[in-house]
Amino acid sequence: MQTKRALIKLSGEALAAPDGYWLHPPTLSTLAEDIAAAARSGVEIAVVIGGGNVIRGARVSAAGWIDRATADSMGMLATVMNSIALESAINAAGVSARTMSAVSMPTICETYARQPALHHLARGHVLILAGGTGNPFFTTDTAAVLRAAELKCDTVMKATNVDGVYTADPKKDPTARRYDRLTHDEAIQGNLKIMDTAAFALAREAGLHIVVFSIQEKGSISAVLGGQGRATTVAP
Ligand SMILES: Nc1ncnc2c1ncn2[C@@H]1O[C@H](COP(=O)(O)OP(=O)(O)O)[C@@H](O)[C@H]1O
Ligand SMILES: O=c1ccn([C@@H]2O[C@H](COP(=O)(O)OP(=O)(O)O)[C@@H](O)[C@H]2O)c(=O)[nH]1
Repeated sequence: MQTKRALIKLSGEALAAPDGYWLHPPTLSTLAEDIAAAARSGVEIAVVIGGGNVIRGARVSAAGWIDRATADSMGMLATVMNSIALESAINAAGVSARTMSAVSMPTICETYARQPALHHLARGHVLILAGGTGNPFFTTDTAAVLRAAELKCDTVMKATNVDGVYTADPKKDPTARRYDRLTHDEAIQGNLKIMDTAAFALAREAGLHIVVFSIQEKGSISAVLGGQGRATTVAP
């Protein structure tokens, strides 16, 4: 089936520099060009970007100096920084992009609302969805599935640093085997940490396919959209 509307989930770390600095402009430009190329091919594109390159609420609160809800607010703010950086880079690549945030900050970007979001997509703007779900104790993976469901996207494309879903974390277990395809139930029952359980469960309820692929190769977004890239599909 030809994808008409896709939601791309980018982990915040996709923007980080090799030395660990939170933002690497050359990497940001390459990503933006890939997203712009996908948009030019006629697919409507929504993007959810994480904030893990700046802050992860659970990790900060575990250190004990700040409570989880506050640390998660900081994480959500980090996603807004990443989102407006990506918006600028996509605009610079020659495709118009709009950021909408689940956390209202009207002097910086629009506040997320479903109907105006659908309007942006229909007009051909790349829609960047900032602020996660707007609630603590959630992740941007769950936000990605939530927005994909409400905006009626055909697929969630999880662009990450591994080339698919494995039987265990391939960075920790060298014997882990890669799936070409698995079900949401298998991902949940196997406690496969490529996405959190809430995200897999919501995708299962919404009947959404998730395609997991590596963003390391330039052009991988268009390749996967065209059904050619190396990826794992999570589907019923
Ligand atoms: N079963 C699994 N299959 C593939 N990757 C996994 C699995 N379990 C954990 N991972 C890890 O998930 C990470 C990718 O998830 P992602 O959400 O993009 O990054 P992060 O969680 O660091 O923000 C990879 O670095 C990989 O090591
Ligand atoms: O709906 C959400 C989405 C994100 N976050 C916070 O924002 C941080 C960054 O998001 P995430 O960890 O999903 O980013 P990624 O791993 O994709 O870079 C999380 O750790 C949470 O602290 C949150 O509180 N609610």
